[in-house]
Amino acid sequence: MTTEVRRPTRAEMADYYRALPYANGLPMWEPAPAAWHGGPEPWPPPRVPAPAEQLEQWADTDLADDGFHPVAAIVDGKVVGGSAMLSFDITVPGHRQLPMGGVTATGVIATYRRRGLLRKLMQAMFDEALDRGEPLATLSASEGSIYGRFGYSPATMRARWEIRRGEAQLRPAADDRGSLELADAAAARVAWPAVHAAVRAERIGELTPRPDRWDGLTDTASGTDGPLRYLIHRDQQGAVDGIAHYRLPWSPTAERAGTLVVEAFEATNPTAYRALWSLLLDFDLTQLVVAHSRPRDEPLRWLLANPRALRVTRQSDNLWARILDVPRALEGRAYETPGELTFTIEDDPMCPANVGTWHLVADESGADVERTDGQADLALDIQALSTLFLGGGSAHDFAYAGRIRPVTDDAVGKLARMFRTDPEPHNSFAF
Ligand SMILES: CC(=O)SCCNC(=O)CCNC(=O)[C@H](O)C(C)(C)COP(=O)(O)OP(=O)(O)OC[C@H]1O[C@@H](n2cnc3c(N)ncnc32)[C@H](O)[C@@H]1OP(=O)(O)O
Repeated sequence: MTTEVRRPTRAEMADYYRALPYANGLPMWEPAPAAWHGGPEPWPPPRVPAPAEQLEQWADTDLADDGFHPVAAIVDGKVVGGSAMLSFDITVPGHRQLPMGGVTATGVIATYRRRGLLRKLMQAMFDEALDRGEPLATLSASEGSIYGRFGYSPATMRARWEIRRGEAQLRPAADDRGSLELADAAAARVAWPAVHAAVRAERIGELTPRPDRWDGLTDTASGTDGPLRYLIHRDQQGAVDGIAHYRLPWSPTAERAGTLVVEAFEATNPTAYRALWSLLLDFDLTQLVVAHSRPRDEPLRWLLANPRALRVTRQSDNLWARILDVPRALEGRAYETPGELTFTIEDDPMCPANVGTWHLVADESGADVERTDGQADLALDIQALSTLFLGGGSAHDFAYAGRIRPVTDDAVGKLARMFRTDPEPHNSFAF
């Protein structure tokens, strides 16, 4: 039996897609409690396999994209697994842009699983990312038990929350001199990229969008969910500074009838943020607003006269991060609290250059990271460092879990103060 792991040829692309759950109509995610799905139905609509013409069209589009890096597992000449990295920039502390490889659709067909093919695919993608100069890998995990072994760890979180319309009074604020506008998909496709570009410059964890990120927005209804609807906010000068898209799905039960589901929401400033939520929370003939994939530290809570009215119904990990190159990643961000720290990474078989003791000297302008033979302040695993890297997570919690082992006094406190960011990192879309 021969096993190859390499970039698929154009002729192999249809079989490459067929190895991936999303092209096969197979589940792509662990069974999500109904609470994750925004709408009143327990599940999104069923999936179906993509037709052959669709696979060919994807192949043409994907292979024309310099930022798409597919890798296939080929056993005895047959494509049985695949994955791909997408080159993005991610906003890191200090509001800098760091190149990263985002792992997207991944699958090994059922009869070839548990024989190490994903590990080989992942290793190949790590090596290629390092060659491209991407010191960080990220992904969204279909199951929480798979990716820790490859060095990934949750780095951003997301929350789903609900607010009953009757409880949604906002605290008083100055009049908004801007304006709100109901928009169609064509307008939304223009507005989103501009708003997102401004938002991601400020929000740690946000990503550069792929070119097709907004192309698929339509005005067409989807099943009982109804069409996506778009709401735009403009500032006093008429420039778009916020946008939401939402649905008003039909519900089979009286309890969930009148639900407004906010599928996406971005605003570049507090005025636009408040104005958009004001309308969405007081939409005639609705009784409940549901938003999902929102930051845990949603400012809306502090706009409400009754902060408890915003009820988080689920929270979960969102983006998982994996530092591939410790010095380049840590030198790629800034540190609000200046400091020096010496730390040891004891074990990293997939990225062995990370192993060793590192001396970090950091401040608001950046950092220097060098190998040292000196005494470490602490030892930690690559997963813990990958979570803390974007400024989320708690160094104290990792220490409590035995994942950070302090050697010197206050080492964990120093690590926490140097790495943490406020607000916590968040990414508004997956890939
Ligand atoms: C980023 C994303 O795209 S998330 C989507 C991932 N895709 C899916 O979930 C689709 C359905 N699942 C699959 O296609 C496959 O099971 C994959 C891709 C998840 C794993 O592929 P495999 O080739 O079986 O993985 P591989 O044999 O390399 O396993 C590597 C290790 O992970 C473990 N592992 C793999 N899948 C799972 C799983 N679902 N649950 C728990 N452990 C797992 C293996 O036991 C193995 O452990 P070891 O290192 O201790 O030996």
